[in-house]
Amino acid sequence: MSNSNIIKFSGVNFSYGQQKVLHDLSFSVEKGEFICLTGKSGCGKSTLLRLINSLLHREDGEIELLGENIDNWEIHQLRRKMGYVLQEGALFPHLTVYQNMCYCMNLNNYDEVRCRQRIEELLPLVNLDKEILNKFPEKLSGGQGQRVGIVRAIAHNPEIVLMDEPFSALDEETRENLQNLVKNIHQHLNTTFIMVTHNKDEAEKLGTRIIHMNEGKISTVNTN
Ligand SMILES: Nc1ncnc2c1ncn2[C@@H]1O[C@H](COP(=O)(O)OP(=O)(O)OP(=O)(O)O)[C@@H](O)[C@H]1O
Repeated sequence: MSNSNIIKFSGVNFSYGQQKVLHDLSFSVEKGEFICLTGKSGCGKSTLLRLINSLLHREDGEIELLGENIDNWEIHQLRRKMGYVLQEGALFPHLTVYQNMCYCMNLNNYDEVRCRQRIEELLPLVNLDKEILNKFPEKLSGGQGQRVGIVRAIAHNPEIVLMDEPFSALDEETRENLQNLVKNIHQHLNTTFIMVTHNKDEAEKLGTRIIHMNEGKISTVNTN
């Protein structure tokens, strides 16, 4: 394995019950890449992200993450090194915006001062005002919720950020703003991103590489 490989799948298969979803999947991702994962609905994109985040377990084949076989990772330790942004933010409804934003930092033992500093740093990047911090998610617009979800996913400086159609429910202007924001974060932090998107323009704008899936296999790979 090249040292810069941060994710490596070799011959990975996965099924939900009798339904085979991923077929002998092999690919690798280098540190700092921005992978856009495209493909028809149901081809297995979200399943792939869930395998990387250990929410699901492969049937067979090998997965290496950050240079280590996935079986050697303690699951919480591994998840602390990742950020996960889902469609529509998926914020914790019982936590304030501030508490949501601090969630992954708390898991990484950031103290209160560091959390506050980091959030103050990130708020302008996502165009949010401090006034939003004490609100609960139900009071936010879709775009605000997505921004909070992005802050939560990146605040602890994860090695890998996984994003599952993060902007699909947003209006065009908000979508474009958040695309620019994520692009900016990628360029500044050199974090590795894997983003599922159905939007070809979005994939071309953000991806350093576009991986197209078809029926649980990788069909094409394009480098931007
Ligand atoms: N929890 C589950 N239990 C059983 N089958 C599932 C489950 N999750 C997904 N599937 C099935 O596995 C296949 C792949 O689903 P997956 O969500 O990975 O596809 P996707 O490419 O992300 O689709 P979309 O673009 O619509 O989000 C689909 O046929 C789906 O119905």
